[in-house]
Amino acid sequence: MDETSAPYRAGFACFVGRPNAGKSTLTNAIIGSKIAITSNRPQTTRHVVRGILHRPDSQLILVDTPGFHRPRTLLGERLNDQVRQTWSEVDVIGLCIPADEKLGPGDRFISREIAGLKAKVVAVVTKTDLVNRATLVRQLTAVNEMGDFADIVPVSAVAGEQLDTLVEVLSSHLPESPQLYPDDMISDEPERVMIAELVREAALEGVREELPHSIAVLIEDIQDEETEDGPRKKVFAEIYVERSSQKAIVIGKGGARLRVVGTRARKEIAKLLGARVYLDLHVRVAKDWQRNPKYLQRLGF
Ligand SMILES: Nc1nc2c(ncn2[C@@H]2O[C@H](COP(=O)(O)OP(=O)(O)OP(=O)(O)O)[C@@H](O)[C@H]2O)c(=O)[nH]1
Repeated sequence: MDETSAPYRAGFACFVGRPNAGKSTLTNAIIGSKIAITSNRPQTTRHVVRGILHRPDSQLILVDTPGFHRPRTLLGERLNDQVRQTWSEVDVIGLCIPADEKLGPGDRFISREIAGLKAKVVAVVTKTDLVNRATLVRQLTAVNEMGDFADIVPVSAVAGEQLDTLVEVLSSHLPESPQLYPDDMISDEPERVMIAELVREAALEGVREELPHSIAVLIEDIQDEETEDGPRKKVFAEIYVERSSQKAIVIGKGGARLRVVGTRARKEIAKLLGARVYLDLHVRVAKDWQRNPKYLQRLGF
């Protein structure tokens, strides 16, 4: 094939799928940098995060969406609206289906929801490292029978298998277009959102069982300051919980846990910003923030 004549393609892609399908892990594995925050609890991805993948003949802009699910709270409804909005804007959708779980009503529901959009749909069978060949073949067959997909690609984000193939397939379904972002950009996610996610991840560490979805983080301010040891960033962050009992859990005895959270988050933020960081961390109770429009707006939903 004459490579010079291949048209340049650029556009947007996102992964969808029921909670825990492996969307965030896959995004990270493909982008090769820790952009979206993952955890083994469902519904941890709250913000739409973009990673940009540059190749000689294409630019694939990945948009990470929260899991689509039956809404139970106002937060749930807003998340679904965000997801639908994203779906209507992208060129390619990767429908993630775990290899190690039987197809269920959740997969069929999402599959139907995305069928009528302008986007091409590629079925991505994830976590292939967890199953043997026979199981994988059965799952691929079942997926093929479930819908009319532009392609079906089995991958393992953890084992790093088939990731290049997936990128190639996704890119092949992008429209012909000039490059949309500069070469050196891997994310246009606002810095504050990424920092907030790092703090939230640190705050959740070890207490996910107790506080599954009750923590939100807001970055109030980031200031540059000069110190005796040189310049540093001063980050003002607020951790929101829903009840004072949760506040006590986050803070820990005599503030011990919050200090650990702060240290852990500060290190990650310093890595992200490439700078020395001072983290000013406070915990606030915002009663039922998940159901309160005022808080949701403040927290960026
Ligand atoms: N063995 C294995 N585990 C994986 C793989 N991909 C993801 N996982 C695990 O599956 C769980 C869910 O992965 P996530 O990437 O957070 O899933 P998600 O679809 O983004 O989940 P939500 O944020 O809830 O929508 C985590 O515990 C991951 O470590 C994989 O390729 N192999």
